[in-house]
Amino acid sequence: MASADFEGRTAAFSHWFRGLPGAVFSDAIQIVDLRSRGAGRGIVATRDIPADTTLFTVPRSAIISSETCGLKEQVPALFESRGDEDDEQPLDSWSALILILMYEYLLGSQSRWKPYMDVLPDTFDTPMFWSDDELSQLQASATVNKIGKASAEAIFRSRLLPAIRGNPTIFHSSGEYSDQDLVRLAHRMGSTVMAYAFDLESDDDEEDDDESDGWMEDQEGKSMMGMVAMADILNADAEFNAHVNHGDNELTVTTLRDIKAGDEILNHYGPHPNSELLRRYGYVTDKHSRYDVVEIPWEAVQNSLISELRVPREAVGKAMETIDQDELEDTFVLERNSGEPNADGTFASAAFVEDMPEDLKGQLKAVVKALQNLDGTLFPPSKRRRNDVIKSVVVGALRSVASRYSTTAGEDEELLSNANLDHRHRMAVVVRLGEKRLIEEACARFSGEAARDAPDADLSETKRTKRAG
Ligand SMILES: C[S@@+](CC[C@H](N)C(=O)[O-])C[C@H]1O[C@@H](n2cnc3c(N)ncnc32)[C@H](O)[C@@H]1O
Repeated sequence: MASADFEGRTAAFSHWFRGLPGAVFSDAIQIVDLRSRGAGRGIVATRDIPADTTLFTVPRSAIISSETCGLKEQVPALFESRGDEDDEQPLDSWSALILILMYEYLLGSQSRWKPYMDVLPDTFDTPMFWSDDELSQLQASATVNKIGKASAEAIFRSRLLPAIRGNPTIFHSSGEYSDQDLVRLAHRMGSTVMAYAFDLESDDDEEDDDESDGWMEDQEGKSMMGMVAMADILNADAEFNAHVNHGDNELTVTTLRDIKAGDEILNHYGPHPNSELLRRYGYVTDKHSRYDVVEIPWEAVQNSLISELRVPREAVGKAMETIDQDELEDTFVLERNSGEPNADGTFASAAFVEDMPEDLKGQLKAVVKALQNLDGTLFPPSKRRRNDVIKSVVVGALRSVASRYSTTAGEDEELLSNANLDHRHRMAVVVRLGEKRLIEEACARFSGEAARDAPDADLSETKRTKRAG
């Protein structure tokens, strides 16, 4: 978007927002252009602001949702059940909001949210819009299998297109659009909902909902989602300094701690790994890497078990057959213990790998036990030694997961030091490097423990200490 256009749209939006009945916008903040660092618009402090200051207030009547948009009144059937058949069910909250945004978009200048619609994005950096070549830069990251473009498109075609084509006079100007154009518009609005919409809590929910400050968590259609002008101009990070409070009649954004003039006001989108931040929002940050995750497929664990214990593959197969099949998992998620952020939005402590995933440990122990029942000679009797084997098996599995990435952490670091690296390529490298670092950290942790736990290692450690003394 050209700069004049960008600034003109910001000014029109700002003017529109301040004129909304019940809206408040502090003169201690302003909307700024952060495109030079790939962050679109954001809000910064124009002077020092103390903690607990209200920065702005958004009246609920200004939120775009099924409660405020004219579409529900005109086509109530879309929002209510009309029978037992699948196509007679109301739209889930995600699809409903996409359709509402399409409706408002097609209204053009007749939409009462036009100045707001004009500052919503028309392009995205989420992997949904990446080429195969760009996607390949994510290497073995499990996020590659979570993009969901085809399933989203299936919903657009089966639920949204018929709703629009069945109501051509209500979906203003839709006759000028081909099906393909409408699906493209649905993708755009779907990505907007993904990166911008709020899950609208009522005051009552907020007490028990400690999940990510009301950012959209729910695509199952249980709660109402809405587009909250101005609150969604806030960028976010894992350490943040502002909070969106959901009141009866308005949403209020307040500071969580003292903010210096020039600092960006940052919301919190949730404790997402960079892979998820990229998938939902199309960006990554250094601070989110503490939440990075690695998926460990059982197949890698099983192969490691076979080579570590030198047991025939069939024996493992037989042992697994003796376990309740419903209890067996295919994948396990390795993550750090990252703790909750402090009440002022800062990190309470460093994140660290504490243990292997509990469900992985449980499954591995069950298989080892079943193997032992089949052949008692497989493991030494000491429990300590058995735990040691389990850790080595997991380290072996992690090394095999690491080998599925086609570059090393060192090579990725080298790439990141190149200032000319393409934006999407850089984000892919940050995602895959974060995963490799987590694997390295976990391997160091578990191999260290395995060595410490092994009776022989204990002994040699004691001997060394004695000699040194
Ligand atoms: C709710 S919007 C925030 C406003 C947005 N910057 C804009 O110009 O409309 C979320 C989007 O902002 C961008 N964003 C948010 N936080 C960011 C950050 N810390 N760094 C870079 N981009 C960020 C991402 O593109 C994300 O999808």
